[in-house]
Amino acid sequence: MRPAPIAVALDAPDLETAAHWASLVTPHVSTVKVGLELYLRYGPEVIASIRGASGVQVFLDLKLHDIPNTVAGAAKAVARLRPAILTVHAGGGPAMISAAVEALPATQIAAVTVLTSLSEADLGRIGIAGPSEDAVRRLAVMAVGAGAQALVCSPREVATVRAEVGPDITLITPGVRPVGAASQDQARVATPEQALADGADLLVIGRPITGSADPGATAAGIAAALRRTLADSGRAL
Ligand SMILES: O=C(O)c1cc(=O)[nH]c(=O)n1[C@@H]1O[C@H](COP(=O)(O)O)[C@@H](O)[C@H]1O
Repeated sequence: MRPAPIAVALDAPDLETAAHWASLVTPHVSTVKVGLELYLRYGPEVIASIRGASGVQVFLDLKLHDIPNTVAGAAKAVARLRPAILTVHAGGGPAMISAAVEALPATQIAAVTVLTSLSEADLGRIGIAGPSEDAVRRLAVMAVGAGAQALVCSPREVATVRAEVGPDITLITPGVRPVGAASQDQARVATPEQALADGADLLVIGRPITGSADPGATAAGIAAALRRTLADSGRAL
């Protein structure tokens, strides 16, 4: 059985914990995500430690956001780590996104549209004209025009973004919460089944899996639910 399109966010305070989570979930999921917490504590070598012998796809979530020249240099600096996906903030603008795409041709550059932790009220406070769906759509179209092959948005907007950018762009959705799970600091959330049904290609899920009593079993359970969703819609993994 092919692993489910889930990227487990390994947001752990230490490498041992992250590697343990990775070993528990990799039989069930396609991808693990290394973010700022692990990368800044352990440096680039953390990628090899996490990838290990499993061959799991590694998503490097650094959310780069700087002038084009600096982002191009940063992207080249991580090329040797061979991440499958690298995030940049769409708000950095088209030249910055293009610079990342050109600097790292073997990696999918994913442009983060509007952070899933931001509510409609937060958007107003930072001066972004809402509603969030419109802001996400504007940023998505701009990022794809600049060469991004992947986009990060909340599952609430994924159907709109899919309709706008077509089938060839990889849509990645954090802000995923199984029924009954707490939202925590996420503002725009939906269930894994809904995110997939609405067109997401890869679901980023952290604490609902890693904070559970048995991360392997939780990942397997969500993977099974996604398989049922795909089967119901005539798709397969
Ligand atoms: O780029 C991301 O992965 C990301 C973008 C976004 O808008 N929201 C968001 O939550 N994320 C990441 O997705 C993960 C979500 O983790 P949980 O809230 O624990 O499921 C975290 O590692 C975040 O850094």
